[in-house]
Amino acid sequence: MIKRTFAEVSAMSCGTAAAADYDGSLLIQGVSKDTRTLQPGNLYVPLIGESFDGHRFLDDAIAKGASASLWQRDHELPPHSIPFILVEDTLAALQQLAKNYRSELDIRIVGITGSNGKTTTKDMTASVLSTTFKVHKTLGNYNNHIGLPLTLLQLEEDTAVAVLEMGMSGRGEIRFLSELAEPEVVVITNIGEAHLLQLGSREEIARAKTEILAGLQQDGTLIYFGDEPLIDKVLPELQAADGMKAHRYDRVRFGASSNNEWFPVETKTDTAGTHFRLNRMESTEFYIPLLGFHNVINSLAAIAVGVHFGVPSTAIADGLKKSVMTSMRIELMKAPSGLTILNDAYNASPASMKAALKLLVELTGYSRKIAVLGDMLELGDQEVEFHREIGRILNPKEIDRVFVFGQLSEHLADEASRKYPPGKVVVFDDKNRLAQALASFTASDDIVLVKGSRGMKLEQVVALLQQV
Ligand SMILES: CC(=O)N[C@H]1[C@@H](OP(=O)(O)OP(=O)(O)OC[C@H]2O[C@@H](n3ccc(=O)[nH]c3=O)[C@H](O)[C@@H]2O)O[C@H](CO)[C@@H](O)[C@@H]1O[C@H](C)C(=O)N[C@@H](C)C(=O)N[C@H](CCC(=O)N[C@@H](CCC[C@@H](N)C(=O)O)C(=O)O)C(=O)O
Ligand SMILES: Nc1ncnc2c1ncn2[C@@H]1O[C@H](COP(=O)(O)OP(=O)(O)OP(=O)(O)O)[C@@H](O)[C@H]1O
Ligand SMILES: C[C@@H](N)C(=O)N[C@H](C)C(=O)O
Repeated sequence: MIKRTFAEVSAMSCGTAAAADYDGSLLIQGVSKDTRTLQPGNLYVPLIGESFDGHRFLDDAIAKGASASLWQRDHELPPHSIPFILVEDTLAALQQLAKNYRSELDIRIVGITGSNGKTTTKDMTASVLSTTFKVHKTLGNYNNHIGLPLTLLQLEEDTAVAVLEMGMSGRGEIRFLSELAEPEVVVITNIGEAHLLQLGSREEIARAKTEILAGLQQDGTLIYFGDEPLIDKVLPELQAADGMKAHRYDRVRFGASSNNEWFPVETKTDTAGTHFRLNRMESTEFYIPLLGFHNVINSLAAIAVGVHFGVPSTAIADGLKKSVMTSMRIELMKAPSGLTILNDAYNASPASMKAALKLLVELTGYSRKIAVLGDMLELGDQEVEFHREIGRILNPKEIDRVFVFGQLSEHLADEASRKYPPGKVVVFDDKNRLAQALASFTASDDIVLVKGSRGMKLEQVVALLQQV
């Protein structure tokens, strides 16, 4: 984490000390924007959010041992109970502090974006690189204009590589993150439908994702999902755009098609993961502790990053095998009853929903298969059709029961009911009742997929299943 003096942090955040007699040599260790997790010695950054103004929690920050605090000039300055750095905007100051700290480090940056698979690919990439370098990766899903700066400020001086997840829901956001982080390698995992509401079309989503090139270093490398034609279509537009740092960069494509530089030639699923071989490194068998062909595709990006960094194939394979994955992404769990739970509750969009259902259908060794599906949010004016489309691909010969939660999912259920016998597709408006119904009729040799958008919080169903 950042360790700098008060005077240095004041300069790096483009602020000014609120009093001349502060001890400029006071050491600040780390940054926090949340008094609920602030650690002694941290700089407190009071952000103004949707529910709270962080400035109101100054006393909590002091009580938790904050060494200093940013303070927005348009807020009345309280008594000098703690050294203050006055700034115009605390969020902008946080971002500037992160940018200046990043520029002082001798570090290599990997930026990862895409509609689906950012977190999964970030985790696998970090594991591959950790076989050879000291690596720091985005924790959880801290991938936006607040999370990425905080991640940069967590870096230790001797961190060799940072693997940063870059998320967006609107144009310009990825450009901002890329220009802040100035990556050497950038990855685009895929172009799906996530945040279609704000972007309007998949082509516009592709334009938003290719903004990751804006901060790419000269002679850097773009690693992208080559099976998606929209990426190749929009790339030339960005090269012509002003302000792009890299006028020269390498392109590496990965995907299922043999047109890519990296593609799988054989895959085999076991109960908890997937074995596969590639068109390159033929003597190496790879294994990921993840199910789903889409995760094999994600792992190709991690492999290509490993090759870029000179990691030997044996170390790449070892790193993949030891990947530490973030929860709720095709996470295999067991309920006390023995029921297998495929916990994919973190998020959902049509591409990820289809990938998860495809996996559920392909899995063997289970008596019955149940899908618990929640709404897919932020899909714009096609949202009902997207849900109906999922309903149409459900087949009673493949998935025995379908439980849905959420208003949009009622359309999914309505469509699925055209093929399912009565009572096999059930709509719930209460997660407790859904979990109870599930627990009451499932057995130890069944499997249930739980998936819905972040906003549906279906992990609550998973938690309830763990209690029965
Ligand atoms: C600002 C902040 O971080 N807020 C988080 C906080 O929200 P809460 O409602 O509690 O408070 P406020 O935001 O109103 O509070 C203002 C500040 O006050 C602090 N504070 C509050 C109470 C207290 O007692 N003491 C305090 O100090 C507070 O910490 C604030 O700093 O908590 C919520 C619950 O944990 C968080 O959800 C909320 O986080 C916001 C939403 C956030 O953006 N956090 C980032 C650090 C982050 O990266 N979050 C990611 C999710 C990012 C994401 O959604 N990514 C999208 C793509 C990008 C979309 C982009 N356009 C966008 O808008 O984000 C994706 O699809 O992946 C994460 O948490 O996983
Ligand atoms: N290449 C892919 N194609 C389709 N679905 C995918 C792909 N990769 C991951 N997924 C699915 O997308 C969901 C989210 O995975 P992950 O969190 O890794 O992606 P993300 O891009 O970080 O998502 P978010 O933007 O919601 O943070 C999971 O259900 C996962 O199984
Ligand atoms: C949290 C926000 N970035 C997001 O992922 N929204 C999706 C659509 C959701 O709420 O699930």
